[in-house]
Amino acid sequence: MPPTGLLFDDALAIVREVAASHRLETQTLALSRTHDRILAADVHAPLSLPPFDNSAMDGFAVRHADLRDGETMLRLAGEQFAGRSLGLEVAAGECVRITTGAPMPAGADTVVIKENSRVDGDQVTVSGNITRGTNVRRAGEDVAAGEVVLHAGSLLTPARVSLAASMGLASLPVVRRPTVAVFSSGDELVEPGMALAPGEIYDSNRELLMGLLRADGLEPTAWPRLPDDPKRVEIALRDAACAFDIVITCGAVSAGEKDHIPAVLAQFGQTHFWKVRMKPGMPLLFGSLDQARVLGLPGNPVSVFATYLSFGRALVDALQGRSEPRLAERAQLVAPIDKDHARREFIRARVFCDDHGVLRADPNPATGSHRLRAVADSNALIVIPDGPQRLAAGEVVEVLRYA
Ligand SMILES: Nc1nc2c(c(=O)[nH]1)N[C@H]1C(S)=C(S)[C@@H](COP(=O)(O)OP(=O)(O)OC[C@H]3O[C@@H](n4cnc5c(N)ncnc54)[C@H](O)[C@@H]3O)O[C@H]1N2
Ligand code: MOO
Repeated sequence: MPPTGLLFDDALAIVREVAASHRLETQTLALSRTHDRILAADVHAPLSLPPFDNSAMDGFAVRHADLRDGETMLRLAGEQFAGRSLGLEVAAGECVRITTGAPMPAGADTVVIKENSRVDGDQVTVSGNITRGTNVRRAGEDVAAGEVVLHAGSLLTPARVSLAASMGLASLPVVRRPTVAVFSSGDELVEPGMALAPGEIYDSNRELLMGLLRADGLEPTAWPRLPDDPKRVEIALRDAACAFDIVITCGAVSAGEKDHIPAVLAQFGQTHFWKVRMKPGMPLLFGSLDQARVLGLPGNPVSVFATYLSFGRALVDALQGRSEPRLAERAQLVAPIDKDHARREFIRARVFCDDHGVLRADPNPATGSHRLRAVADSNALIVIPDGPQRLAAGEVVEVLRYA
């Protein structure tokens, strides 16, 4: 028997552990293709930033020791614009015209802005009372050469990719993104656009899962829907499992006579766990089949949501070796929530920022894991901890925002 009826945290730990032992390989990609990837190795700064002392403003590079109270007249000894250093030197009583980003000429230690100067031929009169070093950006004040600036396991945000570019790096080692096959399952499902026969419903989970996966930067492949036929379920899942890193199914994992997915996994692969003490999402199934990790999500649309946001994301992150945690958000409850059961519960809610800058979560009164409209009207799931809970309005709870 596979482990069953697990505590939410124990199940999550298994997903992370199994995924970590199947971490995807590293690939070195051109910088422009590394956005939103997970960095595979620490990056040491190949140079300091800024690489040289330079001016923060347009004006005149001067020697601070020359400046008098009020006005000072200096001789213009040359011009250094942003670009190659001309190797100029500022002697006593001299200045050099300089632009923002231009290297500081030797001898100069301060920049007087253009607005505080008058130029007459090669005579420059500067004014203002400034301290030594004003308007000079120092070499290495942002990054010192050799230090670790980007850490393995972190997400490559635009700012981090830009930081790599500023150090001259043309490529970075990143972890390959998992490929994902998505299945919906059940004879009752019909493609939107087709006519419904009595008893049939439209397949809504496929779009839900495809959208959630794409929002997480993946390029999922939707497979044809699984019929309630054990042989065809087996063939389709085994096919997908030898070609994809993750196989996500929804539906057919509970106790019904047509719930064939757990048996296929048990017979041809390995079941890491089946059934988690959570609501909704209790029949969640996790296993390995051929080269894939298989996540069998329950069919109710809200269960798909709760299980993907918690377990699906954890799987995707751990396969890529992401060690930087996602931002854990918390909000104040607008209304009380009572829970008598022991399972961790996920409640749809609208999270908003009130006039005092406080994040608040307004629970949606809809219960029932089939009610998709309440998901669409909401933008987050409130996470209610394990065990019976009496949460008063104003209490702070964890929220998983999805919109
Ligand atoms: N006797 C028991 N019955 C049920 C149990 C149980 O433990 N014992 N668990 C219940 C819970 S909780 C859930 S959740 C559901 C999950 O069952 P399955 O994962 O096997 O899912 P299905 O039965 O296939 O579907 C459930 C529900 O969702 C609808 N569905 C499925 N796929 C889609 C789709 N792609 N788009 C839209 N709607 C979908 C399906 O028609 C069902 O209404 O089982 C309970 N039963
Ligand atoms: O746990 Mo089932 O996932 O409520 O609806």
